[in-house]
Amino acid sequence: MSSITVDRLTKVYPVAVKEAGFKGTVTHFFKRTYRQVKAVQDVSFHIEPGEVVGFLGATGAGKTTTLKMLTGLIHPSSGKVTVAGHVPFERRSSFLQKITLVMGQKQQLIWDLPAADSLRINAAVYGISDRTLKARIGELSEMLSLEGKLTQPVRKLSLGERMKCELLAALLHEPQVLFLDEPTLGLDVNAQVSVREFLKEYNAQYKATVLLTSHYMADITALCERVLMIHQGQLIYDGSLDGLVDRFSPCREVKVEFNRTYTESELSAYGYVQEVEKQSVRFLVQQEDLTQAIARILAELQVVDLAVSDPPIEEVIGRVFQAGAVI
Ligand SMILES: Nc1ncnc2c1ncn2[C@@H]1O[C@H](COP(=O)(O)OP(=O)(O)OP(=O)(O)O)[C@@H](O)[C@H]1O
Repeated sequence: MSSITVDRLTKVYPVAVKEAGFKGTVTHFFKRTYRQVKAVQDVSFHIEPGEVVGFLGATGAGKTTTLKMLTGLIHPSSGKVTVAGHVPFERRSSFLQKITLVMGQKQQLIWDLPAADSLRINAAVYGISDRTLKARIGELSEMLSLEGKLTQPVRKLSLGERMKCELLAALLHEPQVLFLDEPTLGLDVNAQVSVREFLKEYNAQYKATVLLTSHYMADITALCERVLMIHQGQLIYDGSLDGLVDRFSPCREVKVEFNRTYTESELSAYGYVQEVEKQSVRFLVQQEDLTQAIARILAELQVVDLAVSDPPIEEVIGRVFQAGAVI
């Protein structure tokens, strides 16, 4: 059975419209008019137990709204969702025991207390015994390298340490399904890497299902083989990370090392010149022109070395977000 099933999920927010000025305010007071914002439209997908899936989309694409419906924080306008065999918005305690939601920009730990105290409160909420709590804290704090940090007030921890404590708190009840909304937001590069490594290890050890949003592509490439991409509320891609490049980038990157320098106007006859560094040049070439472009570069220029690769995933996704992808 799938861990998450989403079938034609839709969320429409009614947003009150008010005209500017005094007249608008008075009219708004007596007679409100609304416009409908379609935040999520007819989205369907399945996620199997143990999968780690990246959830991508530009700002305002509908990621958080989807996560809120999957965790039962808001009702869908239409469509069906099941998570770990439950209908999320019924908010049964047996459902809440099986899931967790971590939002990078929100914290659940109490600022002035040591994390250990907040963990005890969480344990009481989830009905975790003292013995299990001790074992679970021991296990997770070792995986997160948090020994000695749980007894300090949270406000005295670094941002990275705080995020790791947040993860510990969110995983205390051993949830099967993890919804992670920007878990590395604002962290420095080292802290990002250690959160990423922890999530990888956690998934391998506990076989948890993970749906992850992140603006840092390194999180997605390190953790997710499969990605979902949402654009203006609609799912425009569901497949492998590699397939995403094939689908949305009609170009390949050709890196050539020459044994002399060429001017940009000489080079531009062979493809879009992305970067020139002394005798080394990066071209972007349309997939259908690739064979011919390579043949011409090899025949007409003085080449020492040539390599073809996919363009970096960050560039591809950035272009999709900017341009507005077409299915
Ligand atoms: N409570 C709300 N009332 C009205 N409109 C909303 C509400 N919440 C979100 N929206 C709108 O729904 C759309 C999707 O928002 P959502 O927060 O789901 O996007 P997102 O992909 O999570 O963006 P971000 O990456 O910036 O968090 C946006 O147009 C947003 O303005």
